[in-house]
Amino acid sequence: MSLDVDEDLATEVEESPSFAPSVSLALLLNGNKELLKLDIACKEWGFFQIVNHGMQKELLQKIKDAATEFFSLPIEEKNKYAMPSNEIHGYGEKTLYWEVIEAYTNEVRRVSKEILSSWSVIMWMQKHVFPGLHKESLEGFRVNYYSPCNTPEQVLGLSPHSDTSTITLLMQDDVITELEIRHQGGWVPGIPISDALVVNVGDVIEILTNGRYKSVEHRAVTNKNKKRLSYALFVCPNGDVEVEPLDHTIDAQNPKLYQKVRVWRLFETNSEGEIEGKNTPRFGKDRGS
Ligand SMILES: O=C(O)CCC(=O)C(=O)O
Ligand SMILES: [Fe+2]
Repeated sequence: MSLDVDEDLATEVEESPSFAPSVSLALLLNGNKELLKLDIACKEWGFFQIVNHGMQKELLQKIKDAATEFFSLPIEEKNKYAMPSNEIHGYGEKTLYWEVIEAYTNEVRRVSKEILSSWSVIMWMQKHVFPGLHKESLEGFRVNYYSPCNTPEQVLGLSPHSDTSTITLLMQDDVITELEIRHQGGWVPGIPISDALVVNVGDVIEILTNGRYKSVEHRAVTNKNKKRLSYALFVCPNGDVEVEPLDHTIDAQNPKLYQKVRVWRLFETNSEGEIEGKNTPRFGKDRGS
């Protein structure tokens, strides 16, 4: 269940980037070579940066302006929109700036669907299979705000984790990034490409693909001088959907690695904190959960 290997391209993708490789959405829509690039990026890095995604610069700027405006409000004002402590959304999303959030997330959703279709094709399935699992999707949109920190060597902005999603699409400031991803045992700092979205494989895809794509741990460090904002859309199947490795990902060389699990359970266990960083080992084939 894989595309033919093009050794030159594989080497280019593995060796050239010092951070997640770039993948063009425009090329993805019409081409085998870009699909292969996507496949290698997901296998080797679990991350890639999507370019030529067709999202308007003005829209990207609008959401950045709205978030900057919101975070500069006095704390008492922001607290009016705070969510309960067991929520993942932070300040309430259905309140302020709803129009711009909707316009932005609609566009990111479009991009996510194209990537899900491409993953289906890469795995020799009909285009609609992965998007079909997300007909009723669970989505979360989160803006992360990291204030400057006097002791960045001692303080993390976000501790190491993988995402309980199928796919996460993150927009960040162009100039600075404190996103670091686990790669070959170390932490690799991001190199942002202007207006690209950083996309990562979530736990759901790791399970569905039987570990062919891995949801890679990542973290955010802090910066001594500058604040930073990042904008993440998490896309996941509905909580009632059960996920397990797809039949054709299992064979004699690739035994089934994960049990069947309901998406809600992934969320529940993620907050239990038993396994540092990654959640999927909890659902290993031979582990009770
Ligand atoms: O801010 C970042 O760069 C990372 C954000 C992230 O990993 C998350 O929100 O799950
Ligand atoms: Fe994350």
